[in-house]
Amino acid sequence: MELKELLTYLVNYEMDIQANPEITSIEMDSRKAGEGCLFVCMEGLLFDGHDFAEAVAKNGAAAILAEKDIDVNIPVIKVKNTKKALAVLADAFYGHPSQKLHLIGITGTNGKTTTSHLIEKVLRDAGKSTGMIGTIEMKIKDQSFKVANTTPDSLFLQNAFYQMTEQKVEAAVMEVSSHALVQGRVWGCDFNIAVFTNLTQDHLDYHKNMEEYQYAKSLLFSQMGNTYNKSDRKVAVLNNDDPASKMFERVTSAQVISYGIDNDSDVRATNITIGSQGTSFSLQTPVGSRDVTLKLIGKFSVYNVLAATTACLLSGLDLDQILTSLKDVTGVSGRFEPVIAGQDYTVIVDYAHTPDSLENVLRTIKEFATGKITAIVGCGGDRDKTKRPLMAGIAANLADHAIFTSDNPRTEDPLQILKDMEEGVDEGNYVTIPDRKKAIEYAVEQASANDVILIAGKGHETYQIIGKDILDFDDRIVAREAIKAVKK
Ligand SMILES: CC(=O)N[C@H]1[C@@H](OP(=O)(O)OP(=O)(O)OC[C@H]2O[C@@H](n3ccc(=O)[nH]c3=O)[C@H](O)[C@@H]2O)O[C@H](CO)[C@@H](O)[C@@H]1O[C@H](C)C(=O)N[C@@H](C)C(=O)N[C@H](CCC(=O)O)C(=O)O
Ligand SMILES: Nc1ncnc2c1ncn2[C@@H]1O[C@H](COP(=O)(O)OP(=O)(O)OP(=O)(O)O)[C@@H](O)[C@H]1O
Ligand SMILES: N[C@H](CCC[C@H](N)C(=O)O)C(=O)O
Ligand SMILES: [Mg+2]
Repeated sequence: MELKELLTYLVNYEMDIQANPEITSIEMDSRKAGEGCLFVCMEGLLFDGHDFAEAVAKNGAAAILAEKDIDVNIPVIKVKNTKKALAVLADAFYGHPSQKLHLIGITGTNGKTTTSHLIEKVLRDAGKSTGMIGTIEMKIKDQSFKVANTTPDSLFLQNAFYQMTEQKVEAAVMEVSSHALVQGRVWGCDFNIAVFTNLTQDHLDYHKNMEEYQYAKSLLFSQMGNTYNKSDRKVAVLNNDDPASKMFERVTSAQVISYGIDNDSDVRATNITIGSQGTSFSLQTPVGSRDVTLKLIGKFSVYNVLAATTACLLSGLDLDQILTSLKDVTGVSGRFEPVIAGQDYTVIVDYAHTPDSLENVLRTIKEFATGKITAIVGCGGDRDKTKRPLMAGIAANLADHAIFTSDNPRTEDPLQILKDMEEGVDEGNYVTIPDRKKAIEYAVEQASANDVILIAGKGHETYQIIGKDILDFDDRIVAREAIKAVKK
């Protein structure tokens, strides 16, 4: 695309050298900026993209988009906000790809990954070609790609949508994190359906307080378009049992459909029975009622299923088809995932890394456990410190034995993180074993028949971040090996 054509999408800019080079790509990372690109300078927390402008110009970049004056011999386009300009230009450069997709965005503190996987499965079973972007991976049909963030930046996203449209993907489902909403990573995404799971404490290191965190989540609903064409309608799917939904309803011009358990809702589950092998309930929807039995466990899973069912109904699928697809889902990688190695007790690996998710998972286990419950819990470094004592308190109160250990300490001192956790618990109510492998081995050595061991926090992760090192670590493998070692 020619630079001047691309710039017609911006309403306000200054340009020093009047030239019209062909722009062959847009880049925001100097390490990827080659010949013919438009390099967008972004000021981040760790780096300032403007500092790399000279180097990328020398490397053959065609033009630079910046907020500051830059002295180079290629055109510099100056704008007030490069982040906003990047979102606008990436969307234009790739031909507005999200408008060509049926795009479903999911936000909320917990349940985003699970709900998006449920939706993707149902859509695929119904014969739709799908794309998915989230914590575990990005998928285009059957192909899987690594992602650095749960919700990638606008440039990555628009490129991903473009690749999806090239491969004839019809529907894409993506997690939308609060960081992404604040940082404008999803500016330019034309969501057809936006789903809210729930809002409880997390990320207060970044958002500072719950009001700001809720405001961040609301941005998904306030940025939905307001076209009311049947083929391109916008719908907000809100959890009626979560008070934040009232605010989201106020800020959106989209139509709203509610789901819930405790409060009367458009899509509702009642008479819920939770067992160790599955969950059953009565489902009411605007298109009929059904008795549902699932292999997924816990009340929180019912919420995810209600959200997924609603999004799929709005995507034009048949209720019975949706429920048939959901019936055989056993779970999502690292979410309430059992480790089975011939032992006579239960070991569950779960991604609970917030107070609310930990509480939900432990309460669910208590509903079916007949033996003692051990919770192995840690908290991530360089993340919300205020959730540490809360998570420790929940583990100590709800489990029979709490073992505090390291999650991903990142650049923090692991022992200090554990001390922060211990603040939330009375002495003697727990043991602390900083080495995660040793903590898991200890729990397995102590286990008796019918006990349940919950290994929380890292779920699908196959690494542990200690300092700047990313070391191989998979709770499921470590647990399996520990079980086998004890049996020998
Ligand atoms: C705190 C935070 O959110 N940071 C995000 C932010 O990075 P940043 O602003 O610090 O960027 P930076 O690294 O300083 O770089 C600034 C600019 O210089 C450029 N640069 C940098 C180095 C270089 O050599 N050359 C160069 O051109 C960079 O490409 C960038 O354009 O923008 C980046 C691009 O979008 C993100 O990848 C990055 O996420 C970091 C890795 C991160 O850990 N984020 C977490 C907190 C996060 O976003 N988590 C949520 C999930 C949360 C949940 O559980 O709900 C997520 O969506 O992943
Ligand atoms: N609807 C829910 N409500 C509360 N807790 C949930 C819910 N769904 C899942 N959980 C718990 O939260 C954990 C994380 O679930 P999931 O990965 O689906 O959430 P997420 O929102 O994608 O998290 P992240 O912000 O890390 O991407 C699960 O392992 C489970 O313990
Ligand atoms: N998306 C979350 C994941 C946390 C997972 C947990 N294992 C940790 O490292 O804290 C975050 O980046 O805060
Ligand atoms: Mg996720």
